[in-house]
Amino acid sequence: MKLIVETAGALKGQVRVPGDKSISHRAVMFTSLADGVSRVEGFLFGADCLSTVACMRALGVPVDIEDGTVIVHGVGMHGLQEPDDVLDVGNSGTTIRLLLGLLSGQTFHSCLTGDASIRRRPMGRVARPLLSMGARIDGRRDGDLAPLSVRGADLHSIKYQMPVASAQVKSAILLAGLFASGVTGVREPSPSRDHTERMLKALGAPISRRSGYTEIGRPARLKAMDMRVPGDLSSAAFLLVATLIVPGSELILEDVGVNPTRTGILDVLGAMGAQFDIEEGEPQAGEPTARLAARSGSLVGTTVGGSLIPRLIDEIPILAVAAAAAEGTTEIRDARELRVKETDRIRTVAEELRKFGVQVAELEDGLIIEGGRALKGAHCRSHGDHRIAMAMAVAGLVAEGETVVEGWEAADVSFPGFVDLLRELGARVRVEE
Ligand SMILES: O=C(O)C1=C[C@@H](OP(=O)(O)O)[C@@H](O)[C@H](O)C1
Ligand SMILES: C=C(OP(=O)(O)O)C(=O)O
Repeated sequence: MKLIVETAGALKGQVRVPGDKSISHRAVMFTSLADGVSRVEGFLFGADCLSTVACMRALGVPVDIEDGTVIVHGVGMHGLQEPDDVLDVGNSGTTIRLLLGLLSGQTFHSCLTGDASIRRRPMGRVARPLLSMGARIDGRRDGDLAPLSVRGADLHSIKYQMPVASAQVKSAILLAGLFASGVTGVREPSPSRDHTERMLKALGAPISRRSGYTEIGRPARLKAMDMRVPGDLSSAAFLLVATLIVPGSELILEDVGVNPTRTGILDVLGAMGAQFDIEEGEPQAGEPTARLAARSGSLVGTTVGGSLIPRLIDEIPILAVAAAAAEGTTEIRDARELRVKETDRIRTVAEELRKFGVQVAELEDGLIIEGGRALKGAHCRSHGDHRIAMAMAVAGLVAEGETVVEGWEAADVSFPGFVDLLRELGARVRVEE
């Protein structure tokens, strides 16, 4: 499928973006281990989170979907069952890495695989600490690549210093810690998203945190809980940047998750001169939320690096589009993690933005983008990466002439309904076979 984007007039409206992807995965996975029924509202029905639902069902957890509510019939800490086929995570790194942690401490055997992108992404970063807890994991390239096989094992606790700030690695170890003897500890080099810690605590797991160090013990049980997943700030970022760069635009986004480990994009857009207001809302599922109001205005280039990077890692493709529309140079550094996402996002962002006539230098750990030149319509490719697809669609809104994004179906991984929302705001976009 391809998306056709025409140059946009002012975008205006008030919308809610779909539920947070990270929180949706965790809601289904963690409540599966609880005693009793949990109802999850605001769940993201994107391909990645549906892969998590399919995997939990294959592990013997009854999961019903009724009128947009996901109902998880928790099987308890020791109720998962051996799946009778390979678990397929599709395109979802979060699913495979968190499941690796969860499955390491079971009594049965399981196999995990995913699409071509997943089978290229490094799993050793999760497997290595799990192996040191006694897990029995193997896979291609000495256990670094899926398909991966996990044999049940008796785990023991470790104290682990993470070499990279990764919420997926941290979460996998904490989940294994739920099944390990002793107290498992994880130290991060800089704060990554903490949805796992918040949710496990809410479910009653013995977890404690102080300045970058998290400890977890083995709970007797987790309690079921109803929750509402807030809107995904990573999805909101596409609409926010569209509003900021399309002249005359005004947007209100209701009910967006603003966990401080995720709000780096708001800090950076603010530093670039973005006009927006943040009005605090009711916390949901132990997560802060807000109403964001944004309007278009001129942006200036900036420098991004260090501990900000984990707080906006998934927003860098759309930040690069904001940088292309800003006056002056934007430099993004310390973001080598982008090389191991759904695509090598340093390379794919550079390759696709250049098609709009933007000057982009690719660094080993980031990008230098020269902003301020008029963009020309381009024929882009998603490379099968949802965030590249949507970032280029937004670039197309300010480009002169038509833009085409090939491989548009990738957008469904995290943001089903993106095209409908853009249309509701007044953009002229259409999908063609
Ligand atoms: O834990 C999570 O839900 C995620 C963590 C991040 O990955 P890393 O842990 O690899 O940084 C992020 O890029 C991904 O989209 C979701
Ligand atoms: C990197 C991402 O997700 P995952 O690692 O779960 O595939 C993302 O959503 O940008």
